[in-house]
Amino acid sequence: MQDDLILETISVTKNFFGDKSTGVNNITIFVPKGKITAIVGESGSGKTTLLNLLFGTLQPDHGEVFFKEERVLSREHGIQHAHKVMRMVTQNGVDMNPKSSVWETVRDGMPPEDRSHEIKLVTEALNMLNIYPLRDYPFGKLSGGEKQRVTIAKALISRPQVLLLDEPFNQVDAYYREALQHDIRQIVREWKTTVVLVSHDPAEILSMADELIVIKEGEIVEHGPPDQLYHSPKLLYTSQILASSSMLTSTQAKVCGIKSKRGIVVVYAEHVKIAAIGKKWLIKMILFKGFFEELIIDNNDVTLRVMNYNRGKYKVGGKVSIKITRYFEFGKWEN
Ligand SMILES: Nc1ncnc2c1ncn2[C@@H]1O[C@H](COP(=O)(O)OP(=O)(O)OP(=O)(O)O)[C@@H](O)[C@H]1O
Repeated sequence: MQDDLILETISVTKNFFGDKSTGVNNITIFVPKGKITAIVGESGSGKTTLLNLLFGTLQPDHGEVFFKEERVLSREHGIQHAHKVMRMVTQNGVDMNPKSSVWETVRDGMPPEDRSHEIKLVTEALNMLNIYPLRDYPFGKLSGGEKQRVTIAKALISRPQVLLLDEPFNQVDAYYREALQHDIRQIVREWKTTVVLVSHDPAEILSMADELIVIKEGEIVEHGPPDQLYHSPKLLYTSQILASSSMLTSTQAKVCGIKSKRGIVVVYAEHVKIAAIGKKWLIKMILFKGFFEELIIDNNDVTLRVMNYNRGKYKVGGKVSIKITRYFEFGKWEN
Protein backbone atom coordinates (compact mmCIF):
# COMPACT_ATOMS: atom_id res chain seq x y z
CA MET A 1 0.00 0.00 0.00
CA GLN A 2 1.23 3.51 -0.76
CA ASP A 3 2.43 5.56 2.22
CA ASP A 4 -0.27 8.18 1.81
CA LEU A 5 -3.05 5.57 2.08
CA ILE A 6 -4.36 4.12 5.31
CA LEU A 7 -7.33 1.93 4.41
CA GLU A 8 -8.02 -0.05 1.31
CA THR A 9 -10.64 -2.52 0.14
CA ILE A 10 -9.85 -4.82 -2.77
CA SER A 11 -12.84 -6.20 -4.68
CA VAL A 12 -14.93 -6.49 -1.56
CA THR A 13 -18.38 -8.04 -1.75
CA LYS A 14 -20.86 -8.44 1.07
CA ASN A 15 -24.38 -9.59 0.34
CA PHE A 16 -27.08 -10.44 2.81
CA PHE A 17 -28.86 -13.80 2.60
CA GLY A 18 -27.08 -14.46 -0.71
CA ASP A 19 -29.07 -11.69 -2.37
CA LYS A 20 -26.81 -9.70 -4.75
CA SER A 21 -29.13 -6.72 -4.70
CA THR A 22 -28.21 -6.12 -1.03
CA GLY A 23 -24.98 -4.90 0.52
CA VAL A 24 -22.03 -4.07 -1.75
CA ASN A 25 -20.44 -5.75 -4.77
CA ASN A 26 -16.81 -5.81 -5.85
CA ILE A 27 -15.82 -2.58 -4.16
CA THR A 28 -12.25 -1.29 -4.36
CA ILE A 29 -11.49 1.93 -2.52
CA PHE A 30 -8.39 3.73 -1.33
CA VAL A 31 -8.69 5.97 1.71
CA PRO A 32 -5.99 8.65 1.93
CA LYS A 33 -4.34 9.24 5.29
CA GLY A 34 -5.24 12.41 7.20
CA LYS A 35 -8.07 13.37 4.84
CA ILE A 36 -11.86 13.29 4.90
CA THR A 37 -13.34 10.81 2.46
CA ALA A 38 -17.12 10.96 2.04
CA ILE A 39 -19.24 8.07 0.83
CA VAL A 40 -22.40 9.31 -0.84
CA GLY A 41 -25.30 7.61 -2.51
CA GLU A 42 -29.05 7.17 -2.34
CA SER A 43 -30.70 5.38 0.54
CA GLY A 44 -29.99 1.63 0.48
CA SER A 45 -27.00 1.98 -1.88
CA GLY A 46 -24.60 0.26 0.56
CA LYS A 47 -22.86 3.11 2.39
CA THR A 48 -23.30 1.73 5.91
CA THR A 49 -22.37 -1.77 4.75
CA LEU A 50 -19.10 -0.40 3.38
CA LEU A 51 -18.39 1.45 6.63
CA ASN A 52 -19.05 -1.75 8.61
CA LEU A 53 -16.65 -3.66 6.37
CA LEU A 54 -13.95 -1.06 7.00
CA PHE A 55 -14.62 -1.10 10.73
CA GLY A 56 -14.63 -4.87 10.94
CA THR A 57 -18.18 -5.36 12.14
CA LEU A 58 -18.85 -7.26 8.90
CA GLN A 59 -16.68 -9.86 7.20
CA PRO A 60 -16.66 -9.69 3.38
CA ASP A 61 -17.97 -12.68 1.41
CA HIS A 62 -15.14 -12.03 -1.07
CA GLY A 63 -12.28 -9.55 -1.26
CA GLU A 64 -9.93 -8.06 1.29
CA VAL A 65 -9.69 -5.09 3.60
CA PHE A 66 -6.30 -3.61 4.48
CA PHE A 67 -5.23 -1.19 7.20
CA LYS A 68 -1.81 0.03 6.08
CA GLU A 69 -0.05 -3.26 5.24
CA GLU A 70 -2.19 -5.37 7.56
CA ARG A 71 -5.00 -7.50 6.19
CA VAL A 72 -7.96 -6.95 8.47
CA LEU A 73 -10.52 -9.62 9.25
CA SER A 74 -13.78 -8.88 10.98
CA ARG A 75 -13.82 -8.42 14.73
CA GLU A 76 -15.41 -11.82 15.28
CA HIS A 77 -12.07 -13.33 14.23
CA GLY A 78 -10.34 -11.46 17.07
CA ILE A 79 -9.36 -7.86 17.72
CA GLN A 80 -6.47 -6.68 15.55
CA HIS A 81 -4.31 -3.55 15.79
CA ALA A 82 -6.46 -1.86 13.12
CA HIS A 83 -9.61 -2.34 15.18
CA LYS A 84 -7.96 -0.67 18.18
CA VAL A 85 -7.05 2.50 16.32
CA MET A 86 -10.40 2.98 14.58
CA ARG A 87 -13.61 4.38 16.04
CA MET A 88 -17.03 4.45 14.47
CA VAL A 89 -19.87 6.84 15.30
CA THR A 90 -23.27 5.54 14.26
CA GLN A 91 -26.49 7.44 13.86
CA ASN A 92 -28.10 6.63 17.18
CA GLY A 93 -25.51 5.79 19.84
CA VAL A 94 -27.41 2.58 20.64
CA ASP A 95 -24.45 0.93 22.32
CA MET A 96 -24.33 3.53 25.12
CA ASN A 97 -25.51 2.90 28.66
CA PRO A 98 -28.49 5.26 29.17
CA LYS A 99 -27.79 5.46 32.92
CA SER A 100 -24.14 6.54 32.63
CA SER A 101 -23.46 10.25 32.91
CA VAL A 102 -22.04 12.17 29.97
CA TRP A 103 -18.69 12.36 31.80
CA GLU A 104 -18.61 8.58 32.42
CA THR A 105 -19.66 7.82 28.85
CA VAL A 106 -16.90 9.93 27.33
CA ARG A 107 -14.33 8.72 29.90
CA ASP A 108 -15.08 5.10 28.94
CA GLY A 109 -13.74 5.87 25.48
CA MET A 110 -10.26 6.55 26.91
CA PRO A 111 -7.54 3.93 26.54
CA PRO A 112 -6.45 2.55 29.96
CA GLU A 113 -3.00 4.18 29.69
CA ASP A 114 -4.58 7.65 29.59
CA ARG A 115 -6.67 7.17 32.73
CA SER A 116 -4.32 9.25 34.90
CA HIS A 117 -5.14 12.26 32.71
CA GLU A 118 -8.90 11.75 32.96
CA ILE A 119 -9.85 15.24 34.16
CA LYS A 120 -7.80 17.03 31.52
CA LEU A 121 -8.77 14.78 28.60
CA VAL A 122 -12.48 14.45 29.37
CA THR A 123 -12.81 18.19 30.02
CA GLU A 124 -11.06 18.90 26.72
CA ALA A 125 -13.32 16.50 24.78
CA LEU A 126 -16.51 17.83 26.40
CA ASN A 127 -15.51 21.42 25.71
CA MET A 128 -14.63 20.62 22.12
CA LEU A 129 -18.13 19.28 21.55
CA ASN A 130 -19.83 21.98 23.67
CA ILE A 131 -21.27 19.50 26.14
CA TYR A 132 -19.32 20.32 29.30
CA PRO A 133 -22.42 21.76 31.03
CA LEU A 134 -24.16 18.41 30.48
CA ARG A 135 -21.39 16.38 32.15
CA ASP A 136 -23.59 15.04 35.00
CA TYR A 137 -26.67 14.24 32.86
CA PRO A 138 -27.50 10.59 32.19
CA PHE A 139 -26.91 9.73 28.52
CA GLY A 140 -30.45 8.35 28.15
CA LYS A 141 -32.00 11.72 29.07
CA LEU A 142 -30.22 13.70 26.36
CA SER A 143 -31.73 14.93 23.09
CA GLY A 144 -30.75 13.21 19.82
CA GLY A 145 -28.31 15.99 18.93
CA GLU A 146 -26.71 15.97 22.38
CA LYS A 147 -26.32 12.19 22.19
CA GLN A 148 -24.55 12.54 18.87
CA ARG A 149 -22.11 15.04 20.31
CA VAL A 150 -21.39 12.78 23.30
CA THR A 151 -20.83 9.84 20.95
CA ILE A 152 -18.37 11.86 18.87
CA ALA A 153 -16.55 13.06 22.02
CA LYS A 154 -16.26 9.43 23.19
CA ALA A 155 -14.82 8.40 19.85
CA LEU A 156 -12.35 11.28 19.72
CA ILE A 157 -10.99 11.02 23.24
CA SER A 158 -8.84 8.06 22.23
CA ARG A 159 -7.36 10.07 19.34
CA PRO A 160 -8.16 7.35 16.80
CA GLN A 161 -6.14 7.11 13.60
CA VAL A 162 -9.36 6.52 11.67
CA LEU A 163 -12.78 7.89 12.54
CA LEU A 164 -15.75 6.42 10.68
CA LEU A 165 -18.83 8.64 10.84
CA ASP A 166 -22.24 7.39 9.73
CA GLU A 167 -24.56 10.39 9.33
CA PRO A 168 -22.95 11.94 12.41
CA PHE A 169 -24.66 15.31 12.36
CA ASN A 170 -28.16 14.43 11.24
CA GLN A 171 -29.71 15.21 14.60
CA VAL A 172 -27.56 18.19 15.46
CA ASP A 173 -29.22 21.56 14.94
CA ALA A 174 -27.90 23.92 12.29
CA TYR A 175 -25.83 26.08 14.65
CA TYR A 176 -23.92 23.20 16.24
CA ARG A 177 -23.77 21.31 12.96
CA GLU A 178 -21.57 23.94 11.40
CA ALA A 179 -19.47 24.27 14.53
CA LEU A 180 -19.07 20.51 14.69
CA GLN A 181 -18.14 20.24 11.03
CA HIS A 182 -15.54 22.93 11.58
CA ASP A 183 -14.21 21.15 14.69
CA ILE A 184 -13.92 17.85 12.86
CA ARG A 185 -11.99 19.53 10.06
CA GLN A 186 -9.74 21.14 12.66
CA ILE A 187 -9.12 17.78 14.34
CA VAL A 188 -8.30 16.18 11.01
CA ARG A 189 -5.78 18.93 10.33
CA GLU A 190 -4.20 19.05 13.78
CA TRP A 191 -4.27 15.37 14.71
CA LYS A 192 -3.86 14.02 11.16
CA THR A 193 -6.91 11.83 11.78
CA THR A 194 -8.39 10.05 8.79
CA VAL A 195 -12.16 10.40 8.51
CA VAL A 196 -14.57 8.36 6.43
CA LEU A 197 -17.93 10.07 6.43
CA VAL A 198 -21.35 8.92 5.26
CA SER A 199 -23.77 11.78 4.77
CA HIS A 200 -26.92 12.68 2.86
CA ASP A 201 -26.38 16.40 3.09
CA PRO A 202 -24.78 17.83 -0.09
CA ALA A 203 -23.67 21.01 1.68
CA GLU A 204 -21.96 18.94 4.35
CA ILE A 205 -20.29 16.60 1.87
CA LEU A 206 -19.03 19.39 -0.34
CA SER A 207 -17.73 21.55 2.46
CA MET A 208 -16.09 18.78 4.47
CA ALA A 209 -14.78 16.12 2.12
CA ASP A 210 -11.41 16.01 0.40
CA GLU A 211 -12.44 12.95 -1.61
CA LEU A 212 -15.84 11.62 -2.64
CA ILE A 213 -16.89 8.08 -3.38
CA VAL A 214 -20.25 7.82 -5.10
CA ILE A 215 -22.00 4.50 -4.57
CA LYS A 216 -25.09 3.22 -6.36
CA GLU A 217 -26.78 -0.14 -5.88
CA GLY A 218 -23.75 -1.48 -4.03
CA GLU A 219 -21.18 -0.38 -6.62
CA ILE A 220 -18.83 2.57 -6.97
CA VAL A 221 -19.93 4.62 -9.93
CA GLU A 222 -17.76 7.70 -9.59
CA HIS A 223 -15.04 9.09 -7.32
CA GLY A 224 -12.78 12.12 -7.07
CA PRO A 225 -12.43 15.50 -5.38
CA PRO A 226 -15.76 17.17 -4.52
CA ASP A 227 -15.26 20.20 -6.78
CA GLN A 228 -14.51 17.97 -9.77
CA LEU A 229 -17.60 15.81 -9.21
CA TYR A 230 -19.77 18.84 -8.56
CA HIS A 231 -18.59 20.88 -11.54
CA SER A 232 -18.14 18.01 -14.00
CA PRO A 233 -20.31 15.07 -12.91
CA LYS A 234 -19.97 12.13 -15.27
CA LEU A 235 -23.29 10.71 -14.15
CA LEU A 236 -26.76 12.11 -13.80
CA TYR A 237 -26.92 10.24 -10.45
CA THR A 238 -23.94 12.21 -9.09
CA SER A 239 -25.40 15.55 -10.19
CA GLN A 240 -28.68 14.71 -8.44
CA ILE A 241 -26.94 13.79 -5.21
CA LEU A 242 -24.63 16.79 -5.02
CA ALA A 243 -26.65 19.75 -6.24
CA SER A 244 -30.05 21.38 -6.09
CA SER A 245 -31.01 21.09 -9.74
CA SER A 246 -33.73 20.67 -12.35
CA MET A 247 -33.79 17.68 -14.68
CA LEU A 248 -35.18 18.34 -18.18
CA THR A 249 -36.02 16.20 -21.19
CA SER A 250 -34.57 17.40 -24.49
CA THR A 251 -38.00 18.84 -25.39
CA GLN A 252 -38.11 20.80 -22.15
CA ALA A 253 -34.49 21.87 -22.64
CA LYS A 254 -35.43 23.27 -26.04
CA VAL A 255 -38.00 25.52 -24.36
CA CYS A 256 -35.09 26.92 -22.34
CA GLY A 257 -33.03 27.49 -25.48
CA ILE A 258 -30.82 24.41 -25.01
CA LYS A 259 -30.34 21.97 -27.88
CA SER A 260 -29.56 18.57 -26.41
CA LYS A 261 -28.58 15.52 -28.39
CA ARG A 262 -28.16 13.25 -25.41
CA GLY A 263 -31.64 13.20 -23.91
CA ILE A 264 -31.40 14.55 -20.38
CA VAL A 265 -30.29 18.01 -19.32
CA VAL A 266 -29.52 18.96 -15.73
CA VAL A 267 -29.48 22.61 -14.71
CA TYR A 268 -28.12 23.54 -11.29
CA ALA A 269 -30.13 26.20 -9.45
CA GLU A 270 -26.99 28.34 -9.25
CA HIS A 271 -26.69 28.39 -13.05
CA VAL A 272 -30.10 29.98 -13.61
CA LYS A 273 -29.82 33.78 -13.45
CA ILE A 274 -32.77 36.08 -13.32
CA ALA A 275 -32.14 38.49 -16.18
CA ALA A 276 -35.03 40.85 -15.55
CA ILE A 277 -38.62 41.13 -14.53
CA GLY A 278 -40.27 39.51 -17.52
CA LYS A 279 -43.27 37.64 -18.77
CA LYS A 280 -42.33 34.08 -19.40
CA TRP A 281 -41.54 32.48 -16.05
CA LEU A 282 -44.01 32.54 -13.17
CA ILE A 283 -42.58 32.43 -9.63
CA LYS A 284 -44.55 29.61 -8.04
CA MET A 285 -42.73 29.29 -4.78
CA ILE A 286 -39.93 30.91 -2.79
CA LEU A 287 -38.02 28.69 -0.39
CA PHE A 288 -36.19 30.47 2.41
CA LYS A 289 -32.65 29.10 2.70
CA GLY A 290 -31.11 31.53 5.16
CA PHE A 291 -28.80 33.97 3.42
CA PHE A 292 -30.23 33.03 0.01
CA GLU A 293 -33.54 31.76 -1.33
CA GLU A 294 -34.53 29.25 -3.93
CA LEU A 295 -37.22 30.24 -6.39
CA ILE A 296 -39.33 27.62 -8.12
CA ILE A 297 -40.29 29.11 -11.49
CA ASP A 298 -42.51 27.64 -14.16
CA ASN A 299 -43.49 28.39 -17.73
CA ASN A 300 -46.15 25.66 -18.16
CA ASP A 301 -43.72 23.28 -19.89
CA VAL A 302 -40.77 23.43 -17.52
CA THR A 303 -40.15 23.97 -13.84
CA LEU A 304 -36.76 25.31 -12.78
CA ARG A 305 -35.01 25.93 -9.49
CA VAL A 306 -33.22 29.26 -9.20
CA MET A 307 -30.75 30.28 -6.52
CA ASN A 308 -31.30 33.90 -5.60
CA TYR A 309 -29.07 35.94 -3.30
CA ASN A 310 -31.16 39.11 -3.70
CA ARG A 311 -33.51 38.09 -0.94
CA GLY A 312 -36.90 39.82 -0.86
CA LYS A 313 -36.59 41.19 -4.39
CA TYR A 314 -39.11 38.79 -5.93
CA LYS A 315 -42.63 37.78 -4.92
CA VAL A 316 -44.64 34.62 -5.50
CA GLY A 317 -46.93 35.26 -8.51
CA GLY A 318 -44.44 37.64 -10.13
CA LYS A 319 -42.92 36.97 -13.55
CA VAL A 320 -39.27 36.98 -14.63
CA SER A 321 -37.05 36.22 -17.56
CA ILE A 322 -33.97 34.08 -17.10
CA LYS A 323 -30.59 33.15 -18.50
CA ILE A 324 -29.08 29.68 -18.10
CA THR A 325 -25.32 30.03 -17.83
CA ARG A 326 -24.38 26.35 -17.67
CA TYR A 327 -25.95 22.91 -17.95
CA PHE A 328 -24.98 19.24 -18.10
CA GLU A 329 -26.12 16.67 -20.64
CA PHE A 330 -26.59 12.99 -19.95
CA GLY A 331 -27.61 10.03 -22.06
CA LYS A 332 -30.97 8.56 -21.23
CA TRP A 333 -29.92 5.08 -20.23
CA GLU A 334 -26.53 5.59 -18.69
CA ASN A 335 -27.87 5.51 -15.15
N1 LIG B 1 -28.08 -6.76 8.12
C1 LIG B 1 -28.71 -6.75 6.93
N2 LIG B 1 -29.53 -7.75 6.56
C2 LIG B 1 -30.15 -7.74 5.38
N3 LIG B 1 -30.03 -6.76 4.45
C3 LIG B 1 -29.25 -5.71 4.78
C4 LIG B 1 -28.54 -5.65 6.04
N4 LIG B 1 -27.82 -4.50 6.06
C5 LIG B 1 -28.08 -3.87 4.88
N5 LIG B 1 -28.91 -4.59 4.12
C6 LIG B 1 -29.40 -4.25 2.79
O1 LIG B 1 -28.28 -3.88 1.98
C7 LIG B 1 -28.57 -2.71 1.22
C8 LIG B 1 -27.62 -1.61 1.59
O2 LIG B 1 -27.88 -1.21 2.94
P1 LIG B 1 -27.04 -0.06 3.65
O3 LIG B 1 -27.58 0.10 5.04
O4 LIG B 1 -25.60 -0.35 3.52
O5 LIG B 1 -27.43 1.19 2.75
P2 LIG B 1 -27.19 2.77 3.01
O6 LIG B 1 -26.68 3.31 1.73
O7 LIG B 1 -26.34 2.96 4.22
O8 LIG B 1 -28.67 3.25 3.28
P3 LIG B 1 -29.21 4.51 4.16
O9 LIG B 1 -28.68 5.74 3.50
O10 LIG B 1 -30.68 4.40 4.03
O11 LIG B 1 -28.70 4.33 5.58
C9 LIG B 1 -30.03 -2.39 1.49
O12 LIG B 1 -30.80 -3.00 0.48
C10 LIG B 1 -30.29 -3.02 2.84
O13 LIG B 1 -31.66 -3.39 2.96
